[in-house]
Amino acid sequence: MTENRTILTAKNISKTFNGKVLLNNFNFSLKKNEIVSLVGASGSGKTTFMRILTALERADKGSVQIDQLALCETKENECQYAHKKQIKAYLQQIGLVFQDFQLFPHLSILENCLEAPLAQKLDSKQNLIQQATALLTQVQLADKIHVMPHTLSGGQKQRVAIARALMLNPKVLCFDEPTSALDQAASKTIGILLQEIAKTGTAILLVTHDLAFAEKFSTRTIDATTFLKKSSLANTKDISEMN
Ligand SMILES: Nc1ncnc2c1ncn2[C@@H]1O[C@H](COP(=O)(O)OP(=O)(O)OP(=O)(O)O)[C@@H](O)[C@H]1O
Repeated sequence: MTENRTILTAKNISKTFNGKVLLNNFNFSLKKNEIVSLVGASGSGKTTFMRILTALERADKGSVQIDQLALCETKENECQYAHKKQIKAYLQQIGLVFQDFQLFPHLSILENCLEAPLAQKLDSKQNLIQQATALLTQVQLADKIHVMPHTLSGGQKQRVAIARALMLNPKVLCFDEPTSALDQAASKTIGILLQEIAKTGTAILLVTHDLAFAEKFSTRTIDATTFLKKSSLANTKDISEMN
């Protein structure tokens, strides 16, 4: 079952670096079950936009919210960020999987998955171990739970990073170049996994140079040229129609 409910909304986002306008009143929304790919020229601001959504970068103007929880809003023509506590609550709704995975090298795969939810006291250790084991099984790493990250292939590390992000039950999951370190077979495995995750309700946003991957696995593709003009929600496919 897919829903048409919007989870994330970014309105009139503008961002300039050193006099170069990257985003100009850019409008974007992400619905439940969607997989949206941001594609386009190098340096056009794709990663910057994703970093704005994940609060790693500040917008100059605009508003961003997940459901009713605002990260920033335009008030009196200024972009005002929410207070620390609200930003923390916002960030619990959105996960980011980095291009280089950023696994903790000194922790086992299971410990990598447990670190953040234990620190945030999301549940008892026993329940979190159960959840991590289920997720690592879903990403086909049940036999690797106790190994260290350096013993894994790029595709396996990517799947650990995905399981780790899912431990926080995010409504939105962002990926920066999810296939850049992977061969074709591993990319396909990740694409299928992203579709499975999207079907469970998590909305997915990815930045990619891999146009074939974007075409095959996304429900919608946005070219970064639209960052400089107000965008529409054209070219949307329903995930339930995809194989
Ligand atoms: N913190 C920063 N300070 C100054 N300039 C920055 C900063 N972050 C990004 N930029 C510049 O903004 C532009 C857009 O960068 P960004 O990484 O968002 O592009 P991109 O579309 O993701 O590129 P690529 O496809 O090569 O990853 C680049 O010219 C980059 O140098």
